[in-house]
Amino acid sequence: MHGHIIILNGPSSSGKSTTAAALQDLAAVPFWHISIDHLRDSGVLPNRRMDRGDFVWSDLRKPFFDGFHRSLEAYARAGNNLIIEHILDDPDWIDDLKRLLAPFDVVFVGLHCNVAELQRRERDRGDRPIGSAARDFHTVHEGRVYDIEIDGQKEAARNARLILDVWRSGNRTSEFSET
Ligand SMILES: Nc1ncnc2c1ncn2[C@@H]1O[C@H](COP(=O)(O)OP(=O)(O)OP(=O)(O)O)[C@@H](O)[C@H]1O
Repeated sequence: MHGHIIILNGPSSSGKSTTAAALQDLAAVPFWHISIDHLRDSGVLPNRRMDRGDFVWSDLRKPFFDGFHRSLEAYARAGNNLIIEHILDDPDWIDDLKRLLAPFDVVFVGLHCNVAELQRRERDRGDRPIGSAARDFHTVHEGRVYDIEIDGQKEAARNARLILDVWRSGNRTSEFSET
């Protein structure tokens, strides 16, 4: 079984990485877990130069995300199953992903969490800009049509089982299945 894709869309701190890890632990086939956090934290971007002000993120942002989205298609086309975590807060990104991932089976998952809990997690983690979770909360699910919506305050293994049930069922009702 190749090129299967699960997209987890939700605010910062809603539990995407935690859910992705639970999915990897439970799925019957191997899935990659892909996040832009991995690129950022691995030193792909010239962060030190950006911190010094030599380069401006707003100039790099569009080609960065274009390349990221195309890489997902390339990974899937090569036969890899992907769990993609994303914060789909730019209207162009959802269209890009629908176009690029049209050949593949996509399960689109909305991850919800109440705003007070998001803010608590953000404070506790201390590694995310304060306020980003609340900002995402108000925009990230706007207009989205999912295969399944889950509660990021419930146990991650339970949520992973619910997502895998949908994946195995083959029933697809999200906006990705309309293309
Ligand atoms: N189901 C859960 N119950 C309790 N705490 C959770 C749960 N899921 C995640 N958390 C906690 O919330 C914090 C954020 O989780 P996680 O990194 O999975 O979120 P994320 O959506 O991937 O965040 P980001 O988009 O900022 O990378 C972590 O400290 C994690 O331990």
